[in-house]
Amino acid sequence: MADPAAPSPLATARGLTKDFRGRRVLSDVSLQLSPHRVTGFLGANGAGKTTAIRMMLGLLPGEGETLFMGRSLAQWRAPAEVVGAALGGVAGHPEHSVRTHLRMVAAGIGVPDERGGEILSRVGMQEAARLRLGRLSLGMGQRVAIAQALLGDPRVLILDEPTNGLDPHSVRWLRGFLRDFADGGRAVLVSSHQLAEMEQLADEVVVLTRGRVVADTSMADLSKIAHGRVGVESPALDKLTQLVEQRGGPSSSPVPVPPTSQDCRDSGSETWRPNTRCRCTGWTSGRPRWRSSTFPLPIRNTRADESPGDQRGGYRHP
Ligand SMILES: Nc1ncnc2c1ncn2[C@@H]1O[C@H](COP(=O)(O)OP(=O)(O)OP(=O)(O)O)[C@@H](O)[C@H]1O
Repeated sequence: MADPAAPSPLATARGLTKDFRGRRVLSDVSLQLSPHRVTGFLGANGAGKTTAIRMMLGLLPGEGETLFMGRSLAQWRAPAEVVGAALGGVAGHPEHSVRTHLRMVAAGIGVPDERGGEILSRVGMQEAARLRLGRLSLGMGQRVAIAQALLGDPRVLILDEPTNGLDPHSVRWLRGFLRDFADGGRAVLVSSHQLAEMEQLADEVVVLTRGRVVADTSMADLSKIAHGRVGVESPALDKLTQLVEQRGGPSSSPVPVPPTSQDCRDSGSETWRPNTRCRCTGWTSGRPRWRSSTFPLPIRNTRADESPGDQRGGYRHP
């Protein structure tokens, strides 16, 4: 149930669904952007983040709707005051200077000329005002695109992969900038395919996998899950794995719990000896079958997060 004390969202997307040439790339995606919060939009390449963002902004047709403070963007008299977006760098004439470009955009949305200069200072790019767009580095282009998104002084800021091409110093700058922006009672949506980056930037996170929302939670909660391990026991591990994959979960093979000498002895003919390890050779009724291996210890484990000599290591299903 919604928390009655929670402030109303500044943007609400509901049921976004999109097919490209008969292939579904977005299925019933819903999310909310709340004031004071930076919301991360996390997903692997091709998960559908850009498609969802473009639909939210009315740049791409499809099913579903997005309301900004209760109204569609088309119903706002000055949409640039409602939402500003930077979708993959600055798009303009390569021979135009940054200043000219921002002036042209400012004229288009009906804000005064001087606003460009003010905004450039705000994103730490005042010295780039005379540079031509075609000469900007990737990182500079990202900052100018953010400046452009801010020209209308929007309540909601949407940035698609803004850290592409940013060095660590600029990522820190972006974190501070988004924090300040949200602290002023505004909302941010920022997409990325990197969890570590999202952890630096976002308070909330919506995770997209193959066009579906698989998590919508606080960043702190997601980090706990992502950096911990979830152990699952099931009498039908193969079926469970299949279901997880069908629902868009990570592609995984069951990793049997490490065998003990007793497991090996119980499982059949092979005799467990010191300095040998058991190996999973198959599954019977959801339980691993163990076979003692001939490898001397230490054995290289199959899990990247364990040290080579770690005796707790399991073996992947062959
Ligand atoms: N115009 C288009 N025509 C056909 N397929 C498209 C089109 N745009 C996107 N797609 C497909 O839709 C899926 C989602 O793409 P999208 O760009 O939204 O993902 P993304 O999560 O933003 O990925 P990335 O991080 O790589 O930008 C991909 O399979 C992509 O190939």
